[in-house]
Amino acid sequence: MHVIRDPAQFPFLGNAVVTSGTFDGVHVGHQRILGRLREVAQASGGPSVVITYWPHPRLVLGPPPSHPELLELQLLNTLDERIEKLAGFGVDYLLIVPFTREFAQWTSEEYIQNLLLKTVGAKQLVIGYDHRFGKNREGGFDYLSQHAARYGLRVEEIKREDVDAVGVSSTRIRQALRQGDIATANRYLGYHYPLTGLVVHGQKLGRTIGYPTANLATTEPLKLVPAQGIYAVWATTAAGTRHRGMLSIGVRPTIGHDLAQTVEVNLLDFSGDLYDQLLTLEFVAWLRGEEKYDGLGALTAQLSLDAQATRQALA
Ligand SMILES: Cc1cc2nc3c(=O)[nH]c(=O)nc-3n(C[C@H](O)[C@H](O)[C@H](O)COP(=O)(O)O)c2cc1C
Ligand SMILES: Nc1ncnc2c1ncn2[C@@H]1O[C@H](COP(=O)(O)OP(=O)(O)O)[C@@H](O)[C@H]1O
Repeated sequence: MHVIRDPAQFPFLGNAVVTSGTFDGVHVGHQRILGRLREVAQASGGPSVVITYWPHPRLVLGPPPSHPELLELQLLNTLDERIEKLAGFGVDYLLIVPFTREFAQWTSEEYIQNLLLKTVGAKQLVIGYDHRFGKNREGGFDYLSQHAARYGLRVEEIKREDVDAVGVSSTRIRQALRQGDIATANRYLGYHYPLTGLVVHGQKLGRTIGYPTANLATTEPLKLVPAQGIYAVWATTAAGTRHRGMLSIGVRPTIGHDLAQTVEVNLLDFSGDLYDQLLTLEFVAWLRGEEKYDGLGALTAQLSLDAQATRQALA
């Protein structure tokens, strides 16, 4: 997949089959659209193109007036994760349009003329039923189909029934993750929820109880960190090796009061130095809530049970 982050650098294609959207999560609903995009591209012999936006439009424009509670934007994917997922679904070109206030002011006409026709060279569009574009989200499928002939574009809409059949939305996935409901989130995503962080230094207590834990500092401030609790995860090191891990997201009530939340993982069957490396987690299962134990002995006994539960969950 060719990744182009500046529209001015996009190689005009002429026969492109295009879809666009924010695609946060690249979930199974998005995957339907991408599947259809690939089919249409193969049938027409043209390259498939996804146009996406960064930063997330809501970060630039604020929450919709009808939903002020959405002010606290949290994302399912970092930009790197989105790129990796889109590449995995067979997209030929990814154009990442820098989303600015100025860009948000483009009319539907300007969006089609400047971006779809002059920059990308679109011949066909494949769009989700609720896709909007242009200033104030004025453009949609109806606008496109009315004007398509004038633009020399063919437009295909992915029907609401097709996308909704899977019952998925980015919002539902966020809700599930905020409740620690990994099973639902993963089912809607069609893959394990990922989280990448840099391994930083903690209190060096873990090693003294036989369970060293790599403490993660997440790299994307907007990335959604699931609910506090204990999880079974797969952890991939910078060297590319994958290990079973038991992860704790919490405030460690057993060892102190008012501690900051940490994200820390003990890798089963591993020993080595992970400091200052990137570690990528895949959430597989929720194991339990965080508890306050009566001392480190009781916590250590529980960690041994967590290790067993982790092996079962990852078997
Ligand atoms: C799988 C796992 C489960 C944990 N569960 C709890 C818990 O229920 N309650 C708690 O207070 N701390 C829990 N912890 C956090 C430990 O207190 C923490 O790993 C220990 O304080 C080591 O901290 P350090 O990395 O700063 O040295 C858990 C840690 C792991 C890896
Ligand atoms: N099996 C393991 N799981 C996690 N980290 C490990 C493991 N073995 C060694 N380490 C190393 O030990 C560090 C964690 O040890 P710990 O005593 O908990 O210190 P800290 O409080 O700095 O996290 C990790 O950052 C990593 O470099």
